[in-house]
Amino acid sequence: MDAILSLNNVSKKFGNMPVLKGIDLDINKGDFVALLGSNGAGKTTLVKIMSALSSPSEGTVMVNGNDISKDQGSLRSLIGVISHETYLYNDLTAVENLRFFGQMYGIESKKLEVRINGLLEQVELVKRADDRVSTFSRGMKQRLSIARALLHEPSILFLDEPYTGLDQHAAHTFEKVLLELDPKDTTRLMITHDINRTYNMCDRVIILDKGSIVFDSLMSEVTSAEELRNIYLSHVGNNDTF
Ligand SMILES: Nc1ncnc2c1ncn2[C@@H]1O[C@H](COP(=O)(O)OP(=O)(O)OP(=O)(O)O)[C@@H](O)[C@H]1O
Repeated sequence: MDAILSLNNVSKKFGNMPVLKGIDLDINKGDFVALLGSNGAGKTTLVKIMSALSSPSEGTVMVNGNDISKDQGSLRSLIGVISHETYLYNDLTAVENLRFFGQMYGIESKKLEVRINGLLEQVELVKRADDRVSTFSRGMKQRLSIARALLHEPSILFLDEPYTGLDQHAAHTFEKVLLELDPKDTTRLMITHDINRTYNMCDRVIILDKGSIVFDSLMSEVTSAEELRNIYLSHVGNNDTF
């Protein structure tokens, strides 16, 4: 078994409210997993727990066979997160932000400069490299946060609705970056409400409903985006995903 991420009986309560209920899940190395579910199903909470940004009320999360609660620091360096929260510093320029995060991850300085230049090119921000982030549009900030998340070449990349704020061109560019990541090196898990993208990009689909996994399948078992939409509707019973 080649599980890079393993959840055993993970539950989360906020006060008395159960948000995740006994989640058991193995994610294999190189998987590109889509996590679908309606608003409030618990997707972001699950991803925060898997990325060591939040602790479960019960259960364990293992990354590469190590308990995430015991060694958060070193395991975090294996993880990249792209979410609505950009984690960028407004008063620093694009390059200064990437340098800051690169140094935090202990990337050697020559390698870091090469990596920064390459990523700024990939997210098409070379011309704005020396501008402060406070002058960036939301889409530019999102593109820079993509570069930030990929800087240390994470083994697992969590994407929480990464297309939010991207125009069509930026979304296309991002899609290319995402699909060019070598599955040998990067396992990807993406929260999204976009059925077509899920069907076209991902190789496994998980549907979460009211804190439980209600569907989990290889995409090769699903014959079309239309079938996936029907599966989603039959489990979740509303149409907030398109
Ligand atoms: N810090 C918190 N304190 C209290 N309740 C919380 C907290 N974070 C999330 N919740 C609640 O947990 C439930 C699940 O939230 P979560 O953000 O995980 O859902 P989601 O599936 O990601 O939804 P969406 O698609 O809207 O982003 C919601 O009812 C939410 O209000």
